[in-house]
Amino acid sequence: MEELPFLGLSMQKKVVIITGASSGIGKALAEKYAAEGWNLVLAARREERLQEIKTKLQNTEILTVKTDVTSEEDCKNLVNEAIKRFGKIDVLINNAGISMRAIFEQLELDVVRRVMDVNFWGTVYCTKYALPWLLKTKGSVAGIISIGGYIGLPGRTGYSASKFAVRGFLETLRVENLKTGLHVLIAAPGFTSSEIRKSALNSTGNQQGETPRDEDKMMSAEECASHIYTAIRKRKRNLVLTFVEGKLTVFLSKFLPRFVEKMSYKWFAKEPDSPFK
Ligand SMILES: NC(=O)c1ccc[n+]([C@@H]2O[C@H](COP(=O)([O-])OP(=O)(O)OC[C@H]3O[C@@H](n4cnc5c(N)ncnc54)[C@H](O)[C@@H]3O)[C@@H](O)[C@H]2O)c1
Repeated sequence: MEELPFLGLSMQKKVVIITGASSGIGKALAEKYAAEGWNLVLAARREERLQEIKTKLQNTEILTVKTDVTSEEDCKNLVNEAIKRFGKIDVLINNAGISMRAIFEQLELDVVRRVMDVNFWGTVYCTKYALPWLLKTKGSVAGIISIGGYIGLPGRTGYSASKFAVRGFLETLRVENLKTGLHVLIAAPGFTSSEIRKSALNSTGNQQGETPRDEDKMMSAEECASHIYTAIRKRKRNLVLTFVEGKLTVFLSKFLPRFVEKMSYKWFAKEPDSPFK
């Protein structure tokens, strides 16, 4: 840690923990925070991917911690390792997530459990262990939810439920911390090019292996990460990305819920593997 001893001021770089940093939005967030001069703690299950990212990013200190966010022990260890190395945490981004595609009637219940374990419990575990440290720095905790955390997306019961749950959890955490200085961001990207649709689980819990949408027409993970970075820096409460997919849908769902349901049904019926024809 560098110090200006005569002022007693710490020049220490800020520290961010990013879960699910091995691909997509998490990887792009790592690149963005590194470019802005932060120290990084990158968490994911695929350690070799984290090492590749670490090798490419210069001028910053990076700690990689192999972490399965469905394991409470792993999440506790992630925070402990971050503190051992950097002594503080300024931002925690709960980004790790998985999706699913299958109608509920055909869905094995274990798929819902697996999605909840990663998206909801992963967020709860990491937040629980990082919170005492975030309170010391009056830092930020962010959850990457989805438009599916505001409206029910057909074929995604488990996914939407997990993102609604994360939103409820973080909104409550925000109220509890009204006077502590903790900042809570709930970020809902629209369609963003990444691995999420390919690795989404099918009705029996196997990965789909392909995306039903044209990933090239989506927002890039880098653009999405840049919006999230700015929202955290400005200590925004909510970020809903893209106007039509996001802001308008969320707004209309409050006032014209039936219209949004029909729109969402029609929209998802266009996917090649959609059961809604
Ligand atoms: N891409 C989109 O269109 C989109 C839209 C809205 C929200 N999101 C959300 O953004 C977040 C990032 O997803 P992405 O689109 O970059 O997809 P992605 O699949 O590229 O990245 C997800 C990351 O989470 C990691 N992960 C999954 N299970 C994990 C576990 N048990 N422990 C640790 N890490 C785990 C994956 O390995 C991967 O690195 C997710 O929470 C997702 O729900 C994505």
